[in-house]
Amino acid sequence: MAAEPTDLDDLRARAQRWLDDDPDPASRDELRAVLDRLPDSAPDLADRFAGPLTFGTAGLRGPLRAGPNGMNLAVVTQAAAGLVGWLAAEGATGPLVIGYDARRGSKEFAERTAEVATGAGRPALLLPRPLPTPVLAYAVRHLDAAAGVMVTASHNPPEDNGYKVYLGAQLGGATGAGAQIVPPADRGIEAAIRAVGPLAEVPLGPAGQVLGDDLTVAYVRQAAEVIGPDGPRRLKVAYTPLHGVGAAVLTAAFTRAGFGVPGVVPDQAEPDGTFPTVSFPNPEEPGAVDRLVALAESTGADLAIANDPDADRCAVAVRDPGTGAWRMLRGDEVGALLADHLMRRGVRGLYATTIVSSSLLRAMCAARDLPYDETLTGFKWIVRAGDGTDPLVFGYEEALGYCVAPDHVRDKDGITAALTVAELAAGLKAEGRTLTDRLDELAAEFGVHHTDQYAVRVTDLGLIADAMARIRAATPTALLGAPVTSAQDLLPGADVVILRTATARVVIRPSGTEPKLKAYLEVVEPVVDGDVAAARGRAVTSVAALRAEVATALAL
Ligand SMILES: O=P([O-])(O)O[C@H]1O[C@H](COP(=O)(O)O)[C@@H](O)[C@H](O)[C@H]1O
Ligand SMILES: [Mg+2]
Repeated sequence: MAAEPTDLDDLRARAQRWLDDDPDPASRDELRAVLDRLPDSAPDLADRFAGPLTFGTAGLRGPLRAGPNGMNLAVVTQAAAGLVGWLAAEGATGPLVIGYDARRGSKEFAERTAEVATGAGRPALLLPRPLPTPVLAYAVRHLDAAAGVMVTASHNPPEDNGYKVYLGAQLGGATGAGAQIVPPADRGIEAAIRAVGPLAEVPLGPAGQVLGDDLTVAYVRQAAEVIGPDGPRRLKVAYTPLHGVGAAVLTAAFTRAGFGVPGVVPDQAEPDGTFPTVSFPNPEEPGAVDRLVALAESTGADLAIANDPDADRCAVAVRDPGTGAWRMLRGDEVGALLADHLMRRGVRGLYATTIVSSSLLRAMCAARDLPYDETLTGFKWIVRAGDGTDPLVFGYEEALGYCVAPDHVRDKDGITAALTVAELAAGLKAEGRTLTDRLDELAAEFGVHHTDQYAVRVTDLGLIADAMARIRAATPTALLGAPVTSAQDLLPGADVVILRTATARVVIRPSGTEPKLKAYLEVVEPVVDGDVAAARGRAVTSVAALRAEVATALAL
């Protein structure tokens, strides 16, 4: 819709005020060019000023562009000033530790964050080069920092960037030390960001201290110790960091733990923020792991592993014993395998996942008499699972995120997850078995828990709100021909709708990191007469039908 003249005048005035305050000549030019194209550029301008970025599932995230609703030097300066002001007001002492990935703008945003911190009198420690998000999360705990910032947009398209914020032990408390922020801290920091005055008056200090390699060395040493010291290590692994920052640290951790050097997809090995060989650098997206699978195939690998570009997620592909083709395991499958592995190793304590993940972990914990909890989406919630009675020992989410060592890194960690999957696969291989055999065992014991995700990417966020409204106004009363036995709406706490039948479950929510609506599907199919393959077949058919029904209901 075209903006009315008065709206347009107002928008123009706001844009001009922002432009005058913007410290970066490049984004000033960018905004000036948009203003010069008014009124044609009104929709673009309105979107850039639709509101400030807010802390979503995993920090601030948005397109690299000028204006308050984008990632740029002005927004980062404001965010950093708000954060350090809030830390001081809350009485947190100690350094701010800052990491960055290899995207466009990341290093500059990290350095600016350091300058704002030192300008406010707080020491700033900068990671020495683009490194995985879990290394930053580790550093926050390990260096007893007041807080941490990771400049990354993870798996988002190349045009995006983002800002993840972590708190140290002083403000994060026992479960939140080194974890990403949750309410009320996030809202408090947002309020402090909004209260930042003219950017020209934000004092900038020196660039901060660049940390040495000892931090990464310590991370790698402790990562390698997450797995048992002397299990089998004979395993051939193909790996890709998807043009992100994972390769060096993952390779170091694998060799330190006694594995051979993984084969790395050559043209995806080095950090490159333009992600030239993939359309989306997200291992969840179709096609993203094609080159990895080709490498695994040509080298006769036992296992294929991908990290997302900031290496906090871990995707695993295996050869399907039936078809011989490589298949990506779902996050829920890897989550169940890792949990089962830890349980067999005798790790007792709280196991946790999210409401959008499979219900298999709940069933495993019930059968094995272990405490279990589930939280809202995002690792910021998972690491705070439970009521404090039992310490968290394992957390995972269906979006390929796993935390196998919550005292090492209080966030998901694609490096330690990869190591633990490799430990499991090598142990099974030594017995002449595979990860899929273990999945079959779990299915035989608990039934096939088949999950899938139906996700729709939009350009107009209003379409997502409309679809959520539609599902609330006309909630399906039956799915797969069975009555919906419970329909839960988690508003106002969370924008989530959960539908259940006797054997199926659908959770619908907007993504907090991308312009996507997501529906998480699960069907539980009992295994009859030990025939896992037949049960899998039925589950696959049911989930496909469920997907079609949900797509129709959402009408996106
Ligand atoms: O970007 P990453 O790898 O940190 O991953 C982030 O996004 C994922 C998807 O979230 P959403 O469904 O809201 O888009 C979350 O599951 C994850 O906890 C969060 O850290
Ligand atoms: Mg990530």
